[in-house]
Formats: sequence, C-alpha cells, structure tokens
Amino acid sequence: MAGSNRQAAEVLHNAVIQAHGALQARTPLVQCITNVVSSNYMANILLAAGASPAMVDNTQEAGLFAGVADALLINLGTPTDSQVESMRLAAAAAQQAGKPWVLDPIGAGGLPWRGAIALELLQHRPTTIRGNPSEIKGLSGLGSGARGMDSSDEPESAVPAALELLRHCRTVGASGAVDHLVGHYEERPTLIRVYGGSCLQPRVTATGCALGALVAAYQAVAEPLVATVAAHASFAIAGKLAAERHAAPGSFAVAFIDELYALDEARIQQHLRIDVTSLVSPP
Ligand SMILES: Nc1ncnc2c1ncn2[C@@H]1O[C@H](COP(=O)(O)OP(=O)(O)O)[C@@H](O)[C@H]1O
Ligand SMILES: Cc1ncsc1CCOP(=O)(O)O
Ligand SMILES: [Mg+2]
Repeated sequence: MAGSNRQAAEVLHNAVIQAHGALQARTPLVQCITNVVSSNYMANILLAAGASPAMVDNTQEAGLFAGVADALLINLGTPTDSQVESMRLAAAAAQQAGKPWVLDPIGAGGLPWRGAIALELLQHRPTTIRGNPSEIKGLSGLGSGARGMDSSDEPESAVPAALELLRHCRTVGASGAVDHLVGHYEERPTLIRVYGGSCLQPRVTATGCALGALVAAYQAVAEPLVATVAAHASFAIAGKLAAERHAAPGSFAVAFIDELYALDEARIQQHLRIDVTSLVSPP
C-alpha cells in the first residue's frame, strides 16, 4: 500500500528553502575523497553552491581531517590502494566524531573489488548513499546491468534496492531523469521524486560525483532527508535553468555552475517540483 503525501511535500519544500539559506550562512567545510576525474568540477560546484571544499585524501591526513570537517564525501570512482586506506580512516573518524558522510559507490555494480570496499565501508554507517540506479542496485546485491560508470537502469527500478540499503544509512538517492530518494518521513519509509534537470547533465562527467559532494554539504546544515532532497533539488533546478540557455555540454557545464550560484529562495519557490509517497511496503 502506498499513498501520495501532499502535506509532506509542502513541508519538505519549505525545509529545502531553509536548508539552502543555512548552507549560505554556514559555508560548511566538506572533505572530499574522490576520483581523479571529478576533483576540479566537484570543488567548483561546492564553491558555487556555498560550501567550502577540501580534497584531503592522503593516508596521513584523511582521518584527522574527517574530525575537523563538517561533512565527508567518499567516492569510489578511481580507487587506489592508498586512497582506499584513506577512505577507511576517514569513514571511521567521521563515524567516531558523529559527522555526516556520504558514500558514492561509483561503479560498484560492475566491479567486484570496489564493490567489496563499498560494502566494507557500510560498517561506518554513511548518512547517505548516493549513486546512479545501477550502482544502487549493484551495491544492494539486487543486481544490475552496470557496464561502467553510467547507469543502465531506470531510477524507479532501483527503489527496492534503495529500501534495502536503508538498513545501513538514513537516506538513499538514485539519480536520473527523475531522481528517486528514499528515507523515513515521520518514521515511515518514504519515496521522494525530484523532477527537473536536463538530459545534458549526464553528458558532463562528474555531475553525479558533484551531486554526492553537495549532498554531504547539505548534511552539515540540515537533517538527512531534507539535506538529500535539497541537494537533488538544487541540481534539478540549476540543470533545468542552464539548459534553457545552452544546448550543448561544454557551455551547459559552465551555465550549470552559474545557476547553482544564482539559486535563491525565489527560484526554489518557482521551480522546485517534488512529490512524496509514503511506502508501507516496497512498491
Ligand atoms: N535524463 C536526465 N534528465 C534530467 N536530469 C538528469 C538526467 N540524467 C541525469 N540527470 C541528473 O544528473 C545528475 C547526475 O545524475 P546521474 O547522471 O544519474 O549520475 P551519475 O553521474 O552518477 O551516473 C542528477 O542531478 C540527475 O538528476
Ligand atoms: C568517467 C569516470 N571514470 C571513473 S570515475 C569517472 C567519473 C564519473 O562521474 P559521474 O559518475 O559523476 O558521471
Ligand atoms: Mg556517478
């Protein structure tokens, strides 16, 4: 049994506006242990959105810094032995210090070594697991046709896997044309769909990676479900508005950063589109 919850959608709509204001006011320090493809774009996205990025990923400093940063992102895009050790140290330190952290299990569905590392990291209780649908399905063990870093599954098909992963974290996000997010609202498992964005977003590498970092930034200033919705909503609105002005990936990528920077209460009010469905049992 499942039911649409319009009142919850309105509550979350207002909470997203508040979370956006809190991000601007507090400029959270976000430690990113991420892949070599994504670093620069991710840092620029965080800065444009109002957070402060720090790519601290060496074994000597990663654990210490996780206790200092406001939030941590761990992204498994191009893991080396040494970076994986840093991930272990940072995830343990974040857990110990009660800091929020986000796991992006990129490529986990198709590559067993990193899949095992992602599963191992779950012991440190990430706040959010964010990935594309194939990664969410792959990590959950419910299967996926993943070929590489891009998804070959639809977000809706990842909802049972996302619900399964909720045993390990507070929220799970499966991104795509319509983002499907799961968490608990008033103690009930709940699905939130975020509409918007542009088909140019997956044509710019590291967009999903940067989204994971923004989820971490929001986790520092809002409770987990609101933070997860706020980050996805920011991307959905910025992507939609950037695509209205630019029709090809290169100029779109720049405009997308600009739209994140320009996001404000009025734009959220005008463009945010979410719906909320209470799930009594998996759909
Ligand atoms: N077809 C699409 N239409 C609109 N937005 C999309 C589309 N595909 C992906 N996005 C958006 O792009 C961002 C990255 O998602 P995605 O490409 O699924 O992640 P990843 O890069 O990890 O594979 C998300 O904000 C998502 O909503
Ligand atoms: C291309 C590539 N290869 C390893 S990590 C990476 C970046 C993928 O970024 P995203 O998941 O955000 O598209
Ligand atoms: Mg990704």
